[in-house]
Amino acid sequence: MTTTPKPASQVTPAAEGQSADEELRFVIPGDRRIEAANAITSRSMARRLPQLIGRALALGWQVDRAAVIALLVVQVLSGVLEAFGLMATTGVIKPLIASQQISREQVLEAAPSLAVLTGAIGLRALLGIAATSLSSRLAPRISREAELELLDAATQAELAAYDNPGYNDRWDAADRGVEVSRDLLTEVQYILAASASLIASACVLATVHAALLPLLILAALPKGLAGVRAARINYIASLATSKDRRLLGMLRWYMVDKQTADQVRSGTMAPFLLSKYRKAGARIDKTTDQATWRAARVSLVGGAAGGLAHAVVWVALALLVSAGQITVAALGTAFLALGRVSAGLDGIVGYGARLFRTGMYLDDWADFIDEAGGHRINRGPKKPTGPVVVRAENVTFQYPSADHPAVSNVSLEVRRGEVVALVGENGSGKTTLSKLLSALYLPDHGAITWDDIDTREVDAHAAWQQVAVVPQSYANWPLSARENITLGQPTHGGDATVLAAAHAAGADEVIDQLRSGLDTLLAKEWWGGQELSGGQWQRIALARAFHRPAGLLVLDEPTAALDPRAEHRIFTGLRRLAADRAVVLVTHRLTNVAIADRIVVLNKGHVIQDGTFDELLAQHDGLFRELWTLQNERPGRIPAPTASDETLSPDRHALS
Ligand SMILES: Nc1ncnc2c1ncn2[C@@H]1O[C@H](COP(=O)(O)OP(=O)(O)OP(=O)(O)O)[C@@H](O)[C@H]1O
Repeated sequence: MTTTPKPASQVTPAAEGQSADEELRFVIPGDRRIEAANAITSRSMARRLPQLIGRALALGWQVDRAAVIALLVVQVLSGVLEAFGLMATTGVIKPLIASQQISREQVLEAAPSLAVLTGAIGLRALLGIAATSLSSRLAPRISREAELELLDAATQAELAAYDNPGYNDRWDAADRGVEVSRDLLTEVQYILAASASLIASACVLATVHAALLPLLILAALPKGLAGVRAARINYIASLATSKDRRLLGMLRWYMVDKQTADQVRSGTMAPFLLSKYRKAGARIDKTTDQATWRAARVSLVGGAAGGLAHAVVWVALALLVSAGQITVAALGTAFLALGRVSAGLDGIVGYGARLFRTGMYLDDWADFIDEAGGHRINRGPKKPTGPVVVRAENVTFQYPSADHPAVSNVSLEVRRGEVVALVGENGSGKTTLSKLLSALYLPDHGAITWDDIDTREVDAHAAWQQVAVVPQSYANWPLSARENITLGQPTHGGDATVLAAAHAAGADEVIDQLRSGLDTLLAKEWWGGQELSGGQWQRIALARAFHRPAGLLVLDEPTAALDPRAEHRIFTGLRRLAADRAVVLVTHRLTNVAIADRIVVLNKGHVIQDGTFDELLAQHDGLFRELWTLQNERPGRIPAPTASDETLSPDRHALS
């Protein structure tokens, strides 16, 4: 039986035997928060809260001890005043209800208690303001301290840390921890205030009648339990939607950022991206609605049970009054105390749930600091000078997430005064090897040595001062043109040295066009800066490397964005720069490697060829020759020259 093939537009992926496109979603490897959230119970919250309060106070202690002490004193005082106020209530009510009509004497009798009550209320209000001010003073400081600790851990970690699966995501989560750390103390402060109020009211109730306290706990329990449950439902929902919320943020960025704005338009992508946005938004709404409904049901049941339990307390109170166990005045006090206890409990549960959530994010922060701390740069004490010989000895390096080494058993040498070019197809290991040579990575096996010193034993920061790198993707620092070249490092020779480096890189022409020369801020226009083109930025990046008094110069595709004139200038000047530097050049433009003293050809992490330009070109079955031919043989182009052709390497002959 034959079937008519479907037009391509009607072929479903399944019919084609393909899977559907992978859905874009934010993945947090090893995310344990959902699991942890499911484990939230009233008991686990009760256990965790004191730890978190302790943690907040400890962080506060680090930044401002006096403010922490003052905050605690204020809260204790506030609680004591609350108790006094409630006790005074009995003193006020008692004389006033002694008879049908209130006499002057009765008012006078109530006056001292009234004064205490008024004073307590006023003072508590003042203490409340003091507590809020203290926590407002502490909160940003705590957050900054947390951020500084995080930045310190992140910037002091080995570069290799970034290659661990999920490192960046854990950084994001930790960053969120810093964000919420600002709320930490406010939440703790509210919990302390609610606890002080609750304890004071409970003590007063206990003095009214011993039986009231257990009754109160009974009354408070249903609402408290329902509160914890509702908080858990909301927290789980917020975690479940967090990935989609991240997705929304990312889509928003892609839709409106200047970098992508032209492509969103030319690719007519806005409706497509908006539909993705709506889809993720609808998922969030669905989860949130379900959670809101469930939390409302739980709160309703809790509220009803709490109402019943309160009725039991009121019946008990009525029985106590009728049995003469407590006075009607004390009943008034009990009434107020019950209200305070209920409010206190609400505060503890509500802010407790928020503090619990903050605590989870803080765990991410603490975990990241531990993880980055585990990668802290700590190699050795030796402080190298600019290397004369940089050597790779049987070096193997594998990225943690990869299933095969990026660089495998590589040996090579580059000496001061030499240019060594690394050549090979995409993914062959050139960039990785250049990072190993410049001591940014340490090999898994074998050794990189600088003048016979293993890079594992050198002080990394001192070593990097001897390296100048132009990476494939270089930073466009939002700094002045001068700082973009000096990178804030001390310069000998002042602007003359800066301009000399700029001249060597062709960046002098860029600087000449800037509104204030070297002083011009090179940032986005909304930061008050002047913007450069891609090639102009690359010239600045080259000037940066040429300006650095480094013994090892690593250039990774240094002219990819340059026009032919600028590129020519770089390569004609490179030999002069190499006179007192060891130069490693990574490039796909094989015409440019003609200036190198030696060319090392990599394939799947292995060195497969090593020699001069002419030697490699003469190897007819070698990869270098094949790549050279492919690069030079294009339809309509002049045929590739042969190895013996004098015009083969014009730069080489011109430069040598
Ligand atoms: N951070 C990383 N984590 C995991 N694997 C990586 C990482 N960086 C590179 N790799 C892998 O290591 C191998 C070598 O990459 P490298 O960037 O060194 O190649 P390259 O020769 O410089 O490539 P290109 O010519 O495309 O710049 C590739 O297979 C690449 O997928």
